[in-house]
This record gives sequence, C-alpha cells and structure tokens, in this order.
Amino acid sequence: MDQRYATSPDQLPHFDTAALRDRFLVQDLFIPGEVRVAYTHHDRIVLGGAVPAGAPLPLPVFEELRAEYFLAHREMGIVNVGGSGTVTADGEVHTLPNGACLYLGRGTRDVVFADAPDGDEGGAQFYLFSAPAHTAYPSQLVLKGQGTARELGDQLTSNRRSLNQYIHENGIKSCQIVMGVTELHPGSMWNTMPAHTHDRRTECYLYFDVPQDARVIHLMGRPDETRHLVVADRQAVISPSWSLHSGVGTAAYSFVWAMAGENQSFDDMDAVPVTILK
Ligand SMILES: O=C(O)C(=O)C[C@H](O)C(=O)CO
Ligand SMILES: [Zn+2]
Repeated sequence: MDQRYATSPDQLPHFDTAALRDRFLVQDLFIPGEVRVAYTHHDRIVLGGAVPAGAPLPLPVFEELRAEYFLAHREMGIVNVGGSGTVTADGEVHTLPNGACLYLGRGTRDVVFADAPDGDEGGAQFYLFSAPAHTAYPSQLVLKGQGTARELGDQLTSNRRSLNQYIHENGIKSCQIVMGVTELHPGSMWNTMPAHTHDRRTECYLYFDVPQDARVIHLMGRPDETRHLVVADRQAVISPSWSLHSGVGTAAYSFVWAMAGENQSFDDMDAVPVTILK
C-alpha cells in the first residue's frame, strides 16, 4: 500500500516538481488484475483502483489497516470509469455500467469486482474511495446522471460543466464520504474556477476520459502560493484541507471528486476570487 503522510502548507514552497508529485499525485492505480490503493493520512482516506481484467478480483485487506477485512471500520464509494462491471458485496450482485456509483457501508465483509458477463465495451475499471466510518449505512447504487445534478460555469469562461452528486447529504447516506462526478462540456476546459478551499474536508480528484495526448494542469496550494501538477488520464490528486483544487485541460475531460472530514456540507466552501490568486 502506497502511504502518503500528511503535509503542512508551510512545506509547499520547498517542494520541487518530483516532491510535489510524490506527495499529492497518485499514479498507476488501474493495473489489470489488481486492486491498487494509496493511503493518505489526510483524513485517513484510502483511494484505489480495481481492474478485474476478465477474472473475479476480491478486495483484499491490507496489513496497514490492521483490520479483519477492508470495510471492518470503513465505508467505500465506488465509481466505474470503465466498461460494465459487477461488484458483489456479501453475496449481493450490483451491476455498474460506466459512470455508476455504488456505496458500501461499514461491515461489508466480502467484496468481489468483476467484468459484466455481457460487457462489450472493454473491461470494468473501478475507482475506490474509502474513509473511516462510525456506523453502517446500507449499500446503495446510483446510475450515471441519476444523482443531484448541478449545471455550472459558462461557455464564455470555458468552464461549462455538469456536476452530479451521488453520495451526499440529500442522496446516498454515508458517515463521511461525499462523492460525485463532474463532466466538462466540449470546448470547456476549466474545472472549479473560481476555486475554493474547505478547511473541514480533504478532497481527491480522479481525472478520467482525458485523451491520451492531453493533460490536465491541476492547481493546488494556498491561494497566495499556488503550485501545479500535470495530470494524465486516470491519475488522482490529493487536496489537503488547506489546498485549493482546480484544473484546466488541454482537452475536455471528466473527474470523480470525493471528500471526507469534519462535515458533509457540499456548499461549505471558502471561495477564492480569481484576482487574489498568486
Ligand atoms: O466542477 C466543480 O466545480 C466541481 O466538481 C467541484 C468539486 O465538486 C469540489 O471541489 C467540491 O468541493
Ligand atoms: Zn472542493
């Protein structure tokens, strides 16, 4: 398990490109036949990828969790960013077409990822986001576009996008996780601009559907001391509570955003006016 210890904003000015990427960029999560995870000590989030590649793939328990099974003390949100697949949780089979989001509650013991038997659009690729949980909420599935939709931005500022909230206060219930997907409209490149911070939650973005020859320039850091990460398809960024998070693509793209921390209030954000960015 890839471990990322927590970082103070005072350290940021001293990091070079390699150190920034080591701390905040998570690469190589989607490896055929593997469940790959990274553990950030910011709000003790585990993010990962599971790619069945033609054979059932169980969710292992990682030694670092010191738990009997992965979800013994945790909950998990899963978004399928690949072809149709299934997640079998304690014997119940959930079918996730591309873009579907499944919540698994604390105490779910056996989890197995697989490609859908009739999947014809390439194999399933499951993005995993897990946080500590104090109680067990029921597992629940929501299909792409069936969450709470918000239309954001404007074509004139190249940031027109559709945001879908799946796991949130008025949707699938969870202890900590708030999760959804944002899709940029063709011709729009900016996400989350104007940017924001939320000192009460850590947030991770998984960028996907980024064309192979394109990149997303992801901004992070304190508003008056920003840095950037150049991000490729299916790579994730960890944004500590003190960091803004915004990106501009060289082509349109989508991303899974997911948070955990002190509250689940999506609109509890401190907006950062563009004019104060440095
Ligand atoms: O398109 C956006 O704007 C987002 O998706 C923003 C994220 O949802 C976010 O940062 C929530 O705190
Ligand atoms: Zn945010």
